[in-house]
Amino acid sequence: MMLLSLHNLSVKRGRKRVISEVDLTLGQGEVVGLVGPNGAGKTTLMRAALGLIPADGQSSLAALSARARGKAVAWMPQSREIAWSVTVETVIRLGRTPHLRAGQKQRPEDQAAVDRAIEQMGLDRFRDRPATQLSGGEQARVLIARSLAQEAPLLIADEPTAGLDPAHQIAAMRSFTQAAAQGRGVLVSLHDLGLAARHCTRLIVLHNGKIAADGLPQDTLTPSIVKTVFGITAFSQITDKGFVFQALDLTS
Ligand SMILES: Nc1ncnc2c1ncn2[C@@H]1O[C@H](COP(=O)(O)OP(=O)(O)OP(=O)(O)O)[C@@H](O)[C@H]1O
Repeated sequence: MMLLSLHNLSVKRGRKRVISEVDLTLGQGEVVGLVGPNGAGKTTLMRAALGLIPADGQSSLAALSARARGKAVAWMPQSREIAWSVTVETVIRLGRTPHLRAGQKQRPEDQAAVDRAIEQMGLDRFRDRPATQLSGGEQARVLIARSLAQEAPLLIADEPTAGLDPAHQIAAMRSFTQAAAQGRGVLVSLHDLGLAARHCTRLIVLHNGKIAADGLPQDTLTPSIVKTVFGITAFSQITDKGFVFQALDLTS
């Protein structure tokens, strides 16, 4: 089943075209990494796919009503700061909102989803702490947990691993892999190409608002693509632990 389908999607910001004629589909079981240099259009593409900004062309999500969209997709935006002085558990519970009618109390299944997300992101000891009293990386983990608790068929996350330590970066990527194994799908923007190479089933390389490559990590992070798109050289190798990618130098 297709969870996201974009057809001929283009976005203008001011007079500049920042997304040009993007076609893509994402299905169950996929963890798709969206990579590209600063300004490539990753955030714009995700927001347009969600229907949060106007776009030309079609997005299967933008066509849905707000309520249907809340059930179809969990969205984790780039901003990390939690401004409300409520407990960590309360923030994560907000992920269940699309499943409840106005004023309806949380059901046992909602609490179970919240507990699963808390466990996945290793947040049990923070459960009752005011979210404003956590470090930046801890707050980021709370927001990942909130989007996991939503248990939507599709998760779209904008740089969810930024600011996380290595163990929590891996834990976050594993939680996406686990969601995919349960038949869900994930679209995640990442700057860490090593993490993307290792944990994504597929990568989409965005360059100047266009898809420069779409495929397996080892087929997309090729020397010529990383040179033209990112302006770097890299070491990469398929190992018994999977595809390993390490950026090395700037191309001169
Ligand atoms: N409101 C706006 N008005 C004009 N230009 C914009 C606006 N928002 C974004 N842009 C431009 O659109 C381009 C794509 O921005 P976007 O935030 O989607 O990139 P990104 O790939 O997510 O970058 P980063 O890796 O830095 O987060 C950039 O060149 C940016 O300057």
